[in-house]
Amino acid sequence: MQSHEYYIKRCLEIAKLGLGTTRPNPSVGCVIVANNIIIGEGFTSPYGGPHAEVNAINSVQDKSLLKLATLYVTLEPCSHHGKTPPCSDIIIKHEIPEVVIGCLDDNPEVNGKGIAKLKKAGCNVTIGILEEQCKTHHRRFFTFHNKKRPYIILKWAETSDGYLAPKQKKEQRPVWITNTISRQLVHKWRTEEHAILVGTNTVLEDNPSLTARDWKGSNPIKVVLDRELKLPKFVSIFKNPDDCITITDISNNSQKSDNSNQWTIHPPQDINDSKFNSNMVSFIDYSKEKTIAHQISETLYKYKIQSIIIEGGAKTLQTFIEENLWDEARIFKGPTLFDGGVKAPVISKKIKNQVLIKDDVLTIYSND
Ligand SMILES: NC(=O)C1=CN([C@@H]2O[C@H](COP(=O)(O)OP(=O)(O)OC[C@H]3O[C@@H](n4cnc5c(N)ncnc54)[C@H](OP(=O)(O)O)[C@@H]3O)[C@@H](O)[C@H]2O)C=CC1
Ligand SMILES: Nc1c(N[C@@H]2O[C@H](COP(=O)(O)O)[C@@H](O)[C@H]2O)[nH]c(=O)[nH]c1=O
Ligand SMILES: [Zn+2]
Repeated sequence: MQSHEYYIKRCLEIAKLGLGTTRPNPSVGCVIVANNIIIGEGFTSPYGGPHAEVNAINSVQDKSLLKLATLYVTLEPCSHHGKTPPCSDIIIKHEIPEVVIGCLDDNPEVNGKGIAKLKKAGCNVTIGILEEQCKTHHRRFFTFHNKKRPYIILKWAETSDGYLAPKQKKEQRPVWITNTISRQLVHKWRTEEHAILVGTNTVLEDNPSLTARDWKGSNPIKVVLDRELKLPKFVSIFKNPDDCITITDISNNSQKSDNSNQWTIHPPQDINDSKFNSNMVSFIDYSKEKTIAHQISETLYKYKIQSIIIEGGAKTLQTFIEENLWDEARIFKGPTLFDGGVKAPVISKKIKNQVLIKDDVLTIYSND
């Protein structure tokens, strides 16, 4: 007989399959076991579709087995009517006698209520199996709801001698430091996050696309800092204007923006998550030093952005590091030497993980 941990581990594995597709819902994983055999599995469908528990129950061929089964799930089953009926009701309806949960859902609409419902119906509930791993898996969802800001990932690539870019560049495109495998991994990461952010100089000097073109999945919403609204309309990030937010200085009033005929001003409160329909501009007060990262984060929260990967440049990354407003840093070190140029930021935290990707070293830091 396998342990509870074994099956929650499997839940976590399949929960990863939904990452980046389920927002604003968390990507939950669920496994149903009867007679020591997995008889059903499911993860959260794209927003609006069935939750993990329902997909797992639907995948069971012989439904009569549910009456003697254990349902394993990374997050407490929901108890409220959202786009779909409550999962706890469906579990009760199928008379599943035992439920094992990774971690509780802090969402005030759910918190403890799903469990209370199950227990009231006579279901045997176990909570907190691989709790930390489940919380880590659901970290974007928890950060958004508990800290009222997106989960923030810093990412950059530096040379062996610690530079992001060389002194001089001949073309308006990135000078690659990392190998193609590392770069493909970055595209996978881009599919997992809600948004991606870069600073003004990065757009001017690299003309990045910021898409996930080398991985299957959706592109993140692009966010760009443009204090003076000086970025030209023809740069790649504005090719598809439906998915771009520009953050500028409060002094750039709407008159200037209207004159440039480039922007449509939408205050964040008018926007809902799925309705990014043109280049949008948001304002922060750049004169308030040491609060810029916080102001950006507040703006993104208003747009309901759950997570963001910040891909440079040095000044932008440094802003978030100095304000200590980040959760995770993913730093590549490639074998190249630039012997001068744009210095990479420095992070002094404990290393969480380090892996070799051919000749690149990827180091992950966590800001706990
Ligand atoms: N190797 C890598 O992973 C990466 C390398 N790069 C390289 O880095 C270089 C660009 O880096 P960098 O020059 O640091 O530029 P950034 O891309 O960080 O852009 C900096 C600009 O953004 C605005 N800005 C950002 N933060 C603040 C702040 N706290 N206060 C005020 N303004 C802010 C300012 O615009 P304004 O001047 O209008 O006020 C500033 O000049 C490029 O050469 C690019 O190739 C870029 C990304 C990743
Ligand atoms: N040079 C460098 C990176 N540079 C980052 O990638 C951006 C380009 O994105 P895209 O145009 O979508 O390919 C660029 O502007 C900068 O933010 N990234 C890396 O993983 N490795 C590298 O060596
Ligand atoms: Zn549910």
